Amino acid sequence: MALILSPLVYIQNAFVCIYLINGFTQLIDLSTTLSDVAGYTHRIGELREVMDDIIRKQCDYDPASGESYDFDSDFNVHAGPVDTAFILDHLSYKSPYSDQLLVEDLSLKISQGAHLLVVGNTGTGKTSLLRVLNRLWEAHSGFVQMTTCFGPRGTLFLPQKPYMTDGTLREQVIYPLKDIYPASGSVDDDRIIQFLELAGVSSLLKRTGGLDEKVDWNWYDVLSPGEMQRLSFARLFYLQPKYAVLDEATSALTEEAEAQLYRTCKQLGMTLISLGHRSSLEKYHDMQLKLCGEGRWELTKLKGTSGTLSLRQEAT
Ligand SMILES: Nc1ncnc2c1ncn2[C@@H]1O[C@H](COP(=O)(O)OP(=O)(O)OP(=O)(O)O)[C@@H](O)[C@H]1O
Repeated sequence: MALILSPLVYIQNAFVCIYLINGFTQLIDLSTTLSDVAGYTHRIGELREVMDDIIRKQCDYDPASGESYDFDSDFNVHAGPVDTAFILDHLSYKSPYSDQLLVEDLSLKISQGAHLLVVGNTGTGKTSLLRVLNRLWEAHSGFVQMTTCFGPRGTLFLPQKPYMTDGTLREQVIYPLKDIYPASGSVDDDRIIQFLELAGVSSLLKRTGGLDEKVDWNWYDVLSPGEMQRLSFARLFYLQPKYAVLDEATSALTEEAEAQLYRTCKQLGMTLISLGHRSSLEKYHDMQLKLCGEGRWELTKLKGTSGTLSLRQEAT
């Protein structure tokens, strides 16, 4: 007996087939996403291992110990004289993919109160010097030591393009202290607002609706490069490290804005190590290290500065 299927059954079968195909397609897409996530997780894991290793080397701090990072400890007890941040002794360095030395035989001690400006043409190795100081790159020869730790009371680095968290305005300013920040968020509202004003970004309070209002935007998308740089200075004022390393940190700002920010840093007692191209930066520093390329460099005292400098030049 021939089985006659009604058109309704055909339609139902077709629907189930389409539904199944759609389900399998989604599964395949998911597996692709999952393998992407696995890749990212692996890379983040590797990054964290490298960063933990750097912290361990520099601070005798072992993140695997389970102990929390003590931002209030005196970082200077780990090594070197208490008023010194960096010691460079006959240091030579190059980029990992080149045989050409960027800097050869540089000896220098960067101490509290002696503001240093590092200048040089593009590609002469200014940012690379920071990579070597951070131990991100190995020195080719010689000795380099960062005798303070990262963070408040130690050294903070401000890059040209600041890192923005995806949190509230308060979290932008207090970064990276979120995890150890007191639960009652209001204790230092006045300080934060004052530093936002000093950095020239108090308008952000109105834009966000307050320090703790959640925002649904990506900070990188809505802030101009100048606003991002100003906000990172508000962060610097809030954290008040002993040493601030500013890598073209005012490149998107006018000279007037730069003057205001540098003055505030100095009033807050920070020792500045700046990298930049602008001659307007000279007046805020005591010494200038000029990288001339092919390993050559010059260290000079800048005009109008006091003679009580702790920087020392051992090789010329
Ligand atoms: N991650 C990297 N890997 C390999 N080589 C690099 C890397 N970063 C920079 N370099 C190379 O090292 C050299 C010095 O670069 P660096 O960024 O220190 O220059 P710079 O003086 O800071 O320049 P700029 O004024 O443009 O910022 C350049 O030739 C650059 O191509």
